Amino acid sequence: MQPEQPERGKETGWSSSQSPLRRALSATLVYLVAGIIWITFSDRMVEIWFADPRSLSAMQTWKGFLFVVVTALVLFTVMLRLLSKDRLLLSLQLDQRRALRQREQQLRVLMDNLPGMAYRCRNDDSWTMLFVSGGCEPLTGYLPDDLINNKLVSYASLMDPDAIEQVSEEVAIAVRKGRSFSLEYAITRKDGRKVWVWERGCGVEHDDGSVFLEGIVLDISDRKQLETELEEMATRDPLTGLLNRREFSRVLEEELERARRYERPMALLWIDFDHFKDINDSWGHAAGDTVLCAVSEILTDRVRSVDSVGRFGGEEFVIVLPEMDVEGARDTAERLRQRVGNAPIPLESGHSVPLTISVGVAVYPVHGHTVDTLCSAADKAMYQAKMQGRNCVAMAQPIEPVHNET
Ligand SMILES: Nc1nc2c(ncn2[C@@H]2O[C@H](COP(=O)(O)OP(=O)(O)OP(=O)(O)O)[C@@H](O)[C@H]2O)c(=O)[nH]1
Repeated sequence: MQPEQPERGKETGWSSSQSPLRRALSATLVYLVAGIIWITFSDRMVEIWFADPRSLSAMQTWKGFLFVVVTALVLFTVMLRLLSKDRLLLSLQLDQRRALRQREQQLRVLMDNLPGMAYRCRNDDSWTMLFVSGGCEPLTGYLPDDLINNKLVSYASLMDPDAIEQVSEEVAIAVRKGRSFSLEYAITRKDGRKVWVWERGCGVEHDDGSVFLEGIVLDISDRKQLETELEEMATRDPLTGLLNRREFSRVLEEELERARRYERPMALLWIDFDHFKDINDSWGHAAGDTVLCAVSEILTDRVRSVDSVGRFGGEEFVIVLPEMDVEGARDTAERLRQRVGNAPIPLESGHSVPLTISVGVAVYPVHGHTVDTLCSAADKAMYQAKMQGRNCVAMAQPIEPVHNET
């Protein structure tokens, strides 16, 4: 949208028929006509009325005086009007300049005290900055001059390459639709530290049709950190840091869906500590917590990065093993059982606590087709292991017939 052009007449206070040249020509013409009429007719009148040569000569002199006085008065009035107008315009200009300076100063103070960086940049690949407020240094570590016209670095070079692509896309859409954009992305400061920023801006079109971007960038690292912590709290078990029941169920559902889609096996291990109550009773609850954490670490360290370990509550742990068939799952469960059983857990007091685990194993699609049936099969298998004397691995019962399951 083109900005409204002020009319020339409005700007100067004159209509177009009142240009300075026309006004000057009109005034001169009026003066010439009046002068010629005056000279022609006044001489005639004086000659008619004063036949006596002496009186005629005196009247001619007075007539000359009268002409000079009248033209002097007209000149005085015109000059006074013009000079007063000039003076008024000058003082108006001075007032406007003073107000503009004051507003600029207020704006600068406001921008420099913003909790972030205000900017104006070209809509190019480097986001070439044309103006940045004083908030640039606390935010990026660079001085405003370092960024302006990409003198030292371009703003785009502070962003992650994948973020640039996404940000450019969103900005382009917003500019095309004439809307403002709101973005969150990470930048790398001069000291190498990553900070999360929130940016809000819009495209501003200039008279020549070129588009500039103007907006503000704020540091939201604290908020991001808080969000991460809240997410951790919502998905992790606070004691062991493993996935909590809700998050593990979500992961299990996801892995099962993938296994179904690609027709691959997937195993579920259900792990329960043997006689854990005795450890709590003998060594205290804090020691029990230490044992829980230590075993969590053992389990996490001894599975693949694609596997997920969760704590279902108490001393019950679950592990999902994607792409793992019955044999592989039995071997993994056995390996974990042996590792836990063979290495007593050291306590802060210097003592070591021996611990064994019972493991139930269920594998998709052999022992169940849904999360519920697999969990139930693995849980039953774990109780089977308890029944068999604990410290052992038990496999779930294969389902029959397979097509009865949903
Ligand atoms: N220290 C500690 N103990 C816990 C925690 N959650 C559950 N427990 C304890 O775990 C014990 C579980 O006891 P039981 O269900 O009787 O099972 P067990 O003693 O392991 O015996 P079996 O499972 O039959 O071998 C209880 O004493 C609970 O208090 C925890 O977060 N920290």
